[in-house]
Amino acid sequence: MSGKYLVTGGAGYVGSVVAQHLIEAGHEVVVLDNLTTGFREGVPEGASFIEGDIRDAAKWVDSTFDGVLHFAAFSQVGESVAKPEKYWDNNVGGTMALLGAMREAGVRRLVFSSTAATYGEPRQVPIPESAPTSPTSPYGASKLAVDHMITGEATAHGLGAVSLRYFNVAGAYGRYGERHDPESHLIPLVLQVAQGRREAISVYGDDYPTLDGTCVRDYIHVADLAEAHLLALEAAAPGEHLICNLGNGNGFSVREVVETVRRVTGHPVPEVVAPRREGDPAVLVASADAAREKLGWSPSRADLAGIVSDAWQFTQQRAN
Ligand SMILES: NC(=O)c1ccc[n+]([C@@H]2O[C@H](COP(=O)([O-])OP(=O)(O)OC[C@H]3O[C@@H](n4cnc5c(N)ncnc54)[C@H](O)[C@@H]3O)[C@@H](O)[C@H]2O)c1
Ligand SMILES: O=c1ccn([C@@H]2O[C@H](COP(=O)(O)OP(=O)(O)O[C@H]3O[C@H](CO)[C@H](O)[C@H](O)[C@H]3O)[C@@H](O)[C@H]2O)c(=O)[nH]1
Repeated sequence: MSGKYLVTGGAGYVGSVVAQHLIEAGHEVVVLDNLTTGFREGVPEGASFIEGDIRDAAKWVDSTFDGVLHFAAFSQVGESVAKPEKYWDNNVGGTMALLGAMREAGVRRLVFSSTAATYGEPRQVPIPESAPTSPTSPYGASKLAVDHMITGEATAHGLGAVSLRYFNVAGAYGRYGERHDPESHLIPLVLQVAQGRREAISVYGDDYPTLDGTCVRDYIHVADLAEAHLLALEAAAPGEHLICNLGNGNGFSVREVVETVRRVTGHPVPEVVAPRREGDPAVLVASADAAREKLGWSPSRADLAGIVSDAWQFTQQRAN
């Protein structure tokens, strides 16, 4: 059934891809974004746009909405260590304002962008949702605090909510792709080297206890991730808060990513070994059994070369 949804952060990378999927599924979409890290061109044609802040959500959230998909946040792990207050204010304060506005207006359905960073250094891999949560950064802590707030809102006030804990989001969907400034994520950075816009990729540490010594991550295609959001909207049941990891369950090392970029683009990618980045766990791989069982989700774009190829096409479009 088609509905009307508010997408906070819909001018950003993941929010724009999900907004586009909602539109393609026949839903009405209103994007609320203050454009701090997003771009006006990221808002899909077909969506209404409000340039505003989630901390003022009460101005725009009304009973005509069937639900909210909440992406708006700051998400740089390193910055969060240097400026934790910025993360508590936006991620936690902003979500508190949003939840209050939803409660007032009687909007009862929420899908929230949580993160693998809520777990911290894993004791078990693949990581299930039942794993201990011990975030190693204020970013992860702010997202975990929001997950707890949402559980309370579901229990006390009947909100139906799903938190999706993304692992490493990558790839692109047509004209919607990753565009952070400054960019800190591995795949877009390696693609910039392949384009000749950067001299070399710095490999952060080659002495981890992994097969080739570099960190292993679970890369998930942004379009597979978007499909999970639409399923999560259907699964959200009043008074319940579901938490599901989203990943493919396969790990790739930094060196494997670099090698895949060389193969897909046909360009040389010089690499230099740099010191470890603080707070990086050696291996992060998801158990996504809950998303399969509770949402009926299954990723169909798990191949790393395909993910890199879609990201490369997006990067090339922007360069031309
Ligand atoms: N990209 C990833 O690999 C990844 C992994 C795990 C979780 N997440 C989460 O997914 C969400 C989206 O990430 P992304 O990579 O698309 O980030 P992004 O920076 O591209 O998008 C975030 C959007 O939110 C907007 N925004 C920020 N604060 C706002 C506010 N107070 N009011 C209104 N708009 C605001 C920004 O302008 C931006 O358009 C974030 O919540 C992030 O924490 C992302
Ligand atoms: O120039 C670079 C950039 C990254 N890396 C390495 O590549 C891997 C992936 O790094 P990203 O920065 O692309 O992604 P993260 O794994 O750090 O971060 C992701 O997972 C986090 C959870 O730990 C958060 O959810 C975050 O939002 C999400 O992007 C890491 O081992 C990192 O050390 C490099 O070697 N060189």
